[in-house]
Amino acid sequence: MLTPEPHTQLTTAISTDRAIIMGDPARVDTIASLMDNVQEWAYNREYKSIVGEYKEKKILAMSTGIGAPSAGIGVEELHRVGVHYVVRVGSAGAMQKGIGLGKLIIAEGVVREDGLSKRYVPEIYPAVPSYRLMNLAHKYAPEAVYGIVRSHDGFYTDDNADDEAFWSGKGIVGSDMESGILMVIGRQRGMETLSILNNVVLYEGDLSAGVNSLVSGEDIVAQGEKESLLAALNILSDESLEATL
Ligand SMILES: O=P(O)(O)O[C@H]1O[C@H](CO)[C@@H](O)[C@H]1O
Ligand SMILES: O=c1cc[nH]c(=O)[nH]1
Repeated sequence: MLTPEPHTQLTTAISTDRAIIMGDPARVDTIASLMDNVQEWAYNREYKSIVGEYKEKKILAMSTGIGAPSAGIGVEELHRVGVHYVVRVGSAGAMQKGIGLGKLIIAEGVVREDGLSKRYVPEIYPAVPSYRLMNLAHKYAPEAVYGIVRSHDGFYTDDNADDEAFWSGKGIVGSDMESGILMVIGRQRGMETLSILNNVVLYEGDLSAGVNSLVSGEDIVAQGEKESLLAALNILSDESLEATL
């Protein structure tokens, strides 16, 4: 009997080296509808997981909740059960004018404004995706906005608007909360990672309205979510990715 990882309840019996992670457990149900032979794996705390197939490749999908601490635990436990390739499919707020709702934003690097990743490596260490997965992103999502994103720890700090204006001025294209920790832990553990984000808030737009539009499944952001999930599934089932198990 294999001992499950304490938070995700995963074991090596998932028998796959590739995973798609997302903040919201509801998104796991959405990706399940795009996959074949889906098996529910576990639902403990914020970690809901399924194993299914896409183009005959076995892929795990798992939610990690909001923020770096819970995402970091999820990524570490993925590593412990043999996962090598991890693609995050998240939502984001645009940091530049002209990036429309439902537009995909793919992180070429991440400004690490979270707390946890600094406990792994100093802030001058870059958070960057896998070159191989990035090449596949260009194959399957050529119209996405590619650029540096920012991963932060919260929305409601007193200086949030100033912080966003500062990073927008530096050319950052979008904000999320987990891409930075994914890439930092991934590099430390020898995993290959990528982050694909669906824009749900226009730059300087209303955060509550944007995030609520995702919750209520409004067409334009639901379409962006579906595109982001299909891009991740196509990337992880691409024949060029070597099996590592
Ligand atoms: O939609 P998910 O993947 O949760 O991603 C974004 O949405 C949450 C905030 O609303 C944060 O987790 C942020 O990174
Ligand atoms: O503005 C936003 C929207 C979603 N997620 C974020 O981190 N920021």
